[in-house]
Amino acid sequence: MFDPNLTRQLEGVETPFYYYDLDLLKRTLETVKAAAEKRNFHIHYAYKANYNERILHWINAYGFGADCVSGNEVKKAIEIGVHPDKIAFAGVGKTDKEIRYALQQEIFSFNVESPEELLVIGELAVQEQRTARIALRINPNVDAQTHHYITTGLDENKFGIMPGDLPECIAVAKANPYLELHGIHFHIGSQILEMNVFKSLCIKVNEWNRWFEEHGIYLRTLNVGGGLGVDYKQPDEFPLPDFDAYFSVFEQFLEKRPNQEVHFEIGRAIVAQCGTLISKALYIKKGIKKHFVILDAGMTELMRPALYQAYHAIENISAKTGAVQLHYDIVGPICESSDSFGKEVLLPEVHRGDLLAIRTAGAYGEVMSSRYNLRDEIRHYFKETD
Ligand SMILES: Cc1ncc(COP(=O)(O)O)c(C=O)c1O
Ligand SMILES: N[C@@H](CCCC[NH3+])C(=O)O
Repeated sequence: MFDPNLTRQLEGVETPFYYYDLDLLKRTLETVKAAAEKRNFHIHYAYKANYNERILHWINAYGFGADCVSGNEVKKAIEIGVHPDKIAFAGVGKTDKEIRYALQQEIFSFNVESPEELLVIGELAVQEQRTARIALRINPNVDAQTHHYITTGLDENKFGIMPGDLPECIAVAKANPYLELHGIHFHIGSQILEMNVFKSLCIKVNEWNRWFEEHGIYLRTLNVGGGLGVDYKQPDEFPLPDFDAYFSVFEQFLEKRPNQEVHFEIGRAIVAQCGTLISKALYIKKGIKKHFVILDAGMTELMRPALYQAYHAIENISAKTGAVQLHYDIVGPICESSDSFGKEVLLPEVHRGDLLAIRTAGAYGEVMSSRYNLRDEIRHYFKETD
């Protein structure tokens, strides 16, 4: 539940806006850092989840590296002050321009997603006279048991190298002195809550680790990607994901060799709970079958419900205590029927002007917003006590 004092502070702020609780972000960062450090795990924060500069500033201040999926994300990480040897660059469609830029920055790793991409990186590395450090992203065919739109490690997904192509990749890497094959990379999907899924991933990583050894290649790094989920249903009860439980699966089941490093690319679990979309009720429309609350935020500000039927908890933070509870469909102003944040949501009676909080919106919220319908740029409000 939102603190009533906070609601009073927010009442004067122009809506809609993303509210970021930087105190919670810092608590989360402390927790991840402690859980990772005691196992000597390396964390790269996945920039795609949220690249708001104040958030990135803190993530960098806590010493995390960056996992990037575009040249601009690599550039952003450099600008924020992330050391290049903590920057990984993934993505199935890296352009020549992006590759050249990342080579010039001498980043930690290109996570390569196809044999052809490896050839191109090799050619560009020769031209730039820079070594490209390479991790091969393997598609392990592990079911992440999450929404099918955000699963990435199955045979039918476009991500990663098909196992049958690995011998060709090894040959390409061996033939080019500007390619340094240092590791393997996996990422099976996002919003994963079932820890057994990560155990299955470990088993696959072990198999591939052995396979490379059998082919005479010693890997320095194992990158197991990200994907840890958060509690969208109970953001107040569980504001922090259980990082200890997550890392302990890898500690227990990953058969890493003595000098191998284990890397993670965590996005959602770090930033989801610290963000809330605050919006104002413009109109209450009493339909024939249902009541609608029409907000001044829409799918343009938070696309997840329209795109994946994703659930976000919604609160009427202006409600008076003891107000009657009613069911509403919560919709936005955009000219699309999918512009909805929730159906049959039970809320204390909503009046024009009330503020509604759409919770757990810190990851894949602001970054996926658009200007469709020529909407305003999204605004922000930060809570930071120290
Ligand atoms: C390659 C890669 N690494 C890391 C992530 C971050 O995932 P998450 O936000 O689920 O931790 C993603 C997104 O799913 C990804 O595609
Ligand atoms: N955008 C997705 C997650 C995709 C993660 C990136 N591969 C979401 O909002 O849940």
